[in-house]
Amino acid sequence: MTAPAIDVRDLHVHLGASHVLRGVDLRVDPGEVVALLGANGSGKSTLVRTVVGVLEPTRGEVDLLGHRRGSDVPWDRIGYVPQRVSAAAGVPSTAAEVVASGLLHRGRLTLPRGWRRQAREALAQVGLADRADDATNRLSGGQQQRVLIARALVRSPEVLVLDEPVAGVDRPSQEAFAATMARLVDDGLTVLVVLHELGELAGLISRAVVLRHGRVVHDGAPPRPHGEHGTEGHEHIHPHTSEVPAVSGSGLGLTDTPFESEQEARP
Ligand SMILES: Nc1ncnc2c1ncn2[C@@H]1O[C@H](COP(=O)(O)OP(=O)(O)OP(=O)(O)O)[C@@H](O)[C@H]1O
Repeated sequence: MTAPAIDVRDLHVHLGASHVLRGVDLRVDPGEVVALLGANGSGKSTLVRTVVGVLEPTRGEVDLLGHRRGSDVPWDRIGYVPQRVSAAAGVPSTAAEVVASGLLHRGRLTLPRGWRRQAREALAQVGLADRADDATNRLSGGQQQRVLIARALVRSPEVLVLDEPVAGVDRPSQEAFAATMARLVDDGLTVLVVLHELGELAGLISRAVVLRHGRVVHDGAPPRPHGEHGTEGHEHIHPHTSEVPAVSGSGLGLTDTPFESEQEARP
């Protein structure tokens, strides 16, 4: 029997004084595309950041590709696109250099031979083949987000975890992203994606998990759009107001993860 790609059991996470995740169970099987939905502050980012090893659970277990988090997770088979970071943060870099950093992970601190070709191929997957040598600060926000997706794809992951990959991204980048995802999912990629709107990805989603106040309140078919937003072309599935005010930055120590620098770059 194949192990689940992601298997979270009875997960509790505290951030500061807040009990953010309160007994979350989440299973993603190989080849599934699972959307993680919920109002602002419901705990979506906290869940995916704990899954990829950026945050520590207070209680509960996280297994990735059959490996218990905290032991020998094969991070090179897992890609992560964090929320709201700029690809242009930090030192000046070209798009290809940012993408190549995705080839580094725990235990590998030098770029492999052929990294330029790999970076270009990953950029081609997100429609940016011709921008490889451009400084990232010359790219639009949407293009920078595509660079970060290419950085996750460059290691040819089996599992891709994305935190609101198209939030605030221009239409051409959303469409390019959806086309890339469709191709990768067709090739068997497993996806856990935090979304506010199903949007262009609606046709790819096999299951939706909805969080509310740190608990799973729905695990099954994606919810249908409703109310005044239930019109063609507008798949709005979250309340407009935050249930809980957002606090940016984790303020926590970072352990057991190849993804530290992404969190440091978080505004
Ligand atoms: N470092 C922190 N310290 C204390 N509380 C935090 C911290 N980071 C986040 N929180 C709180 O944890 C809760 C969940 O936040 P999280 O970012 O996981 O929610 P979310 O569902 O991803 O929201 P959004 O849709 O706004 O991104 C919120 O109440 C938030 O204020």
